[in-house]
Amino acid sequence: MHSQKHTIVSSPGKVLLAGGYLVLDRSYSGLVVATSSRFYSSVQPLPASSSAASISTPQGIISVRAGQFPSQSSTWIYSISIENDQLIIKQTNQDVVGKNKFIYITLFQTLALAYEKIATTTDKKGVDAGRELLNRITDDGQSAGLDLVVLADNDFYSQREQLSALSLPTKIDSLSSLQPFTPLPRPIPQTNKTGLGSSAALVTSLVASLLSHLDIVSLPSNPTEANSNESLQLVHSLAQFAHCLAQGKVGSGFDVSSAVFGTHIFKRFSPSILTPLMDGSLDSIHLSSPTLLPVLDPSKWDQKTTAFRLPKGLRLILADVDAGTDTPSFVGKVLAWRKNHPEVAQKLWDDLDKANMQLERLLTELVAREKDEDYEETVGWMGERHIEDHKENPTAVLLYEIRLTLFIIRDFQRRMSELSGVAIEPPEQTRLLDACSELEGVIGGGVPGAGGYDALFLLIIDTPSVTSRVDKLWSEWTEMSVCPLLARQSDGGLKVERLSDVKGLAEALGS
Ligand SMILES: Nc1ncnc2c1ncn2[C@@H]1O[C@H](COP(=O)(O)OP(=O)(O)OP(=O)(O)O)[C@@H](O)[C@H]1O
Ligand SMILES: C[C@@](O)(CCOP(=O)(O)O)CC(=O)O
Repeated sequence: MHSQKHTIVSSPGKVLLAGGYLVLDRSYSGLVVATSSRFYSSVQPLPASSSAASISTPQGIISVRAGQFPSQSSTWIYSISIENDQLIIKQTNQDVVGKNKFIYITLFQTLALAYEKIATTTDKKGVDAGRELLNRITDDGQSAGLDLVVLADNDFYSQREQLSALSLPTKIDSLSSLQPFTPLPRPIPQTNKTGLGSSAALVTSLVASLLSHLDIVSLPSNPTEANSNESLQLVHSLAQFAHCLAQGKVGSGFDVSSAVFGTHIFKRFSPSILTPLMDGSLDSIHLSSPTLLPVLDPSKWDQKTTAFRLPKGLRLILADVDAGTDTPSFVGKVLAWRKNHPEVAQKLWDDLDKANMQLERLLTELVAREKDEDYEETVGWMGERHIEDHKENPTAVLLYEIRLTLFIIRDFQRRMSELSGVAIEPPEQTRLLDACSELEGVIGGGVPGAGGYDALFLLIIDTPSVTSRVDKLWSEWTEMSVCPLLARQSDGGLKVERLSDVKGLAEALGS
């Protein structure tokens, strides 16, 4: 009998509300909010009769398909075999589909870590532990290997073309009428992303689903255990490592951190932790003493994730902006300017950090007000009013102060733009954000993460009339094309899913 084990893990997308650039430095923290839009990785046994399995006769096959993309150009097949004291992972169809660096590196490092875990926690050592890993991949020879499918919620990729093909306007209601995991016509490199962090959510959900399917970790079913859970911590350090390696640089890692832990106040890990691993071989895995575990052991990691969430009754709303201008990589330029102007930069970084932390404090104070008798009523009432005009009670005052702080953060970001010559909040975005901030029920907004022309966030009172005012302004905006995303804030991080609980997933997987 074939085992029908099916593991599905999802990871949320991210929005860095405050702390762009600052979070690259461990002296500063940022506010990262996870989104309701998620990235799913599904792992099942690969039937011996499948076409992927017939390609050659290695000891195991792992097939990874990007489910919503054209399958001929978006399925990467890898053979896994043991030769002497090495585990060899080779892509068998590179000449047809090319490489997917993020998938290959994640697979390679996850199998390397799985091997090390088996070799250190069971009685199997060396090549025997490698054989045990292969047995787990092939379900003791009953299957050809593993069949992985990755699927992202529609928000991760621009849906402009899909809406226009259906003659639908770029509005929130139109997005809800698109089928889940809408098929996209072109391969991934020719598809526009929206900035939710597809690669971090992909890598994180892949690492977690594979480690869980191979019985290397046991993921918590209760998300409240998340921060202290040893398995999640290990998924986190491995996903950070694989993501850095695939990106070719060590970023702050806030995207992977929120893909694992959800919304939080983020302080990065020391980049030097990963130095010993960054030049390792990506050809084969030596079936000998562990090299990853000593570095990825959660006790060696110093990132900090502090609990934080947005207050009830508020909604984070996002837009994908298309200004016809590519946002080039800003990080190098901003950091070079900081290095060349240490004194001015220090003051600006400290002032901006003060404003960022003030935003965190005010939002947390508003969370504490949720139990006030008049909280819900005040918040709802403010949805029909200009936030700056009302200071009737502590809740209204807090909303006003949050608005002021969002404006102060934007002022500092524009100063950063002017001084460094990098368009973090370009004038086109200033005009759009200012217009949105004039609407009743809009608290304020900003450019997330590194900024630029590509995206925008607003904090609004969560009522249908505020959302529809924003939706209308965006759809009528002419200076840039503004397309809403469906996502809202969500607290949760990595999640083990049941197939029947995720709308459209069974259909997208063809099960
Ligand atoms: N659905 C997918 N299936 C397989 N690989 C994917 C998928 N989505 C993204 N990727 C991988 O992630 C890479 C994009 O990563 P990159 O770091 O350039 O973008 P990103 O910063 O994650 O983008 P964004 O934040 O806009 O989503 C792709 O080239 C591909 O290798
Ligand atoms: C500029 C930076 O601080 C944030 C980049 O955020 P985003 O990818 O634009 O969402 C870089 C980083 O933290 O890795």
